[in-house]
Amino acid sequence: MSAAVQSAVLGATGYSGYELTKRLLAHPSVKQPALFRVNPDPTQSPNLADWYPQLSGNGYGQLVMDAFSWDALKAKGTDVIFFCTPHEVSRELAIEAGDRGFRVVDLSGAWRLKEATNRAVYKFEDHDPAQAALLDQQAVYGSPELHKYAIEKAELVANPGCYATSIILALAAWTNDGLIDLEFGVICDSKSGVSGAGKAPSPTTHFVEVADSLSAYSVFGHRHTGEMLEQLGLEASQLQFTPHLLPIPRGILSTIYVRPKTGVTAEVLEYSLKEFAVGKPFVRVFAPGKLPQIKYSLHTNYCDIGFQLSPDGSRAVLVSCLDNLVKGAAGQAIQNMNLMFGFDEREGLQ
Ligand SMILES: NC(=O)C1=CN([C@@H]2O[C@H](COP(=O)(O)OP(=O)(O)OC[C@H]3O[C@@H](n4cnc5c(N)ncnc54)[C@H](OP(=O)(O)O)[C@@H]3O)[C@@H](O)[C@H]2O)C=CC1
Ligand SMILES: CC(=O)N[C@@H](CCC(=O)OP(=O)(O)O)C(=O)O
Repeated sequence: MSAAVQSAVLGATGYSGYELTKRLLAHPSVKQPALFRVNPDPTQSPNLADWYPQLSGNGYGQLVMDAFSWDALKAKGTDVIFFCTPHEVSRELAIEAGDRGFRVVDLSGAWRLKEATNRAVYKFEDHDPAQAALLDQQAVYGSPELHKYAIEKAELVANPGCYATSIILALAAWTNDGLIDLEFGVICDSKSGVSGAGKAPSPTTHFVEVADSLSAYSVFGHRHTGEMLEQLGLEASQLQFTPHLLPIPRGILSTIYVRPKTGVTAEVLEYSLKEFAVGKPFVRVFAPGKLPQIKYSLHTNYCDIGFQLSPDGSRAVLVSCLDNLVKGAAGQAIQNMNLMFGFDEREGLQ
């Protein structure tokens, strides 16, 4: 598509919505995004630049958030809506958006899972279960590295979870190439900055609880586990995922422990990762022995991957890093939009 695309953002006041809006404003092939809030509080400024003064200046003018309505979206000539909203809100609105012919990139977990058993963790109460079930199957998991061609044609793209992205991109090469002995299981240990929990502080995420500490949570029950299993084609018994809350604002580091099959060498493992990264501009594979750190990918759309093999070849440790608000949310969403509208995958992201 050569004409500039009109995007709309619902949830721009949140962390991922802000990161998305900032990038859409600078994107060379899209018009200034239309911004909406559901039931805006009249005592609060409708100008997003008053919420995020980082957005003031730059010739953008007032970044007015209008009250959300389907008519207002249509009046703006919207081609694609980004939902940066809680799962339950996205679950409801995406169905209506589809009925009205809008293409959607949903940043929530509402549409990521194909298996009902994995989706159960969300406890969705669908008004029209049959229609929701249909959309569950039509939605495309928005990992450009895995589903590029389906994303290009998709009406509803389910942007992946941040932890899930860091694990799936690190493991996909080795699981696809059959290099891991799955009988021994795969252990995924991730650490995330606190912005992953959104802008509203909770008793477990406010400053005093998080600062100078490190804690594990959602052991045996984190909702991203289903995404990892479905996208990597693994059984629940083969993967253990444990997230941790790190006292920094943003960034994820995942450490993944696997047993390579007998005879698999470091050269084979490295070749597999490098082959996987070919044609994937946001996957960076590090040289042998060099491991990613959170600071290398902060504020970028990269997922960095590195590994080390034990001297006897019996254990390999993968390390991946990304920015949860960029490759883990807003950046990946823009990458998906680029594919949906025929732009270079990298536009607006470098
Ligand atoms: N933070 C992260 O690292 C990641 C987040 N995500 C997902 O992206 C989505 C947004 O997350 P995040 O930016 O962190 O969240 P925030 O809590 O920072 O922001 C939530 C946004 O949703 C809006 N909102 C809240 N309730 C409603 C409602 N009932 N109807 C309409 N809008 C509502 C808020 O608007 P208002 O200000 O008007 O209340 C706000 O703009 C979530 O689904 C999250 O799971 C995905 C990957 C990573
Ligand atoms: C640190 C933190 O709390 N992280 C979030 C995951 C953020 C994410 O990817 O969001 P989705 O909710 O869209 O899956 C969590 O564990 O719930």
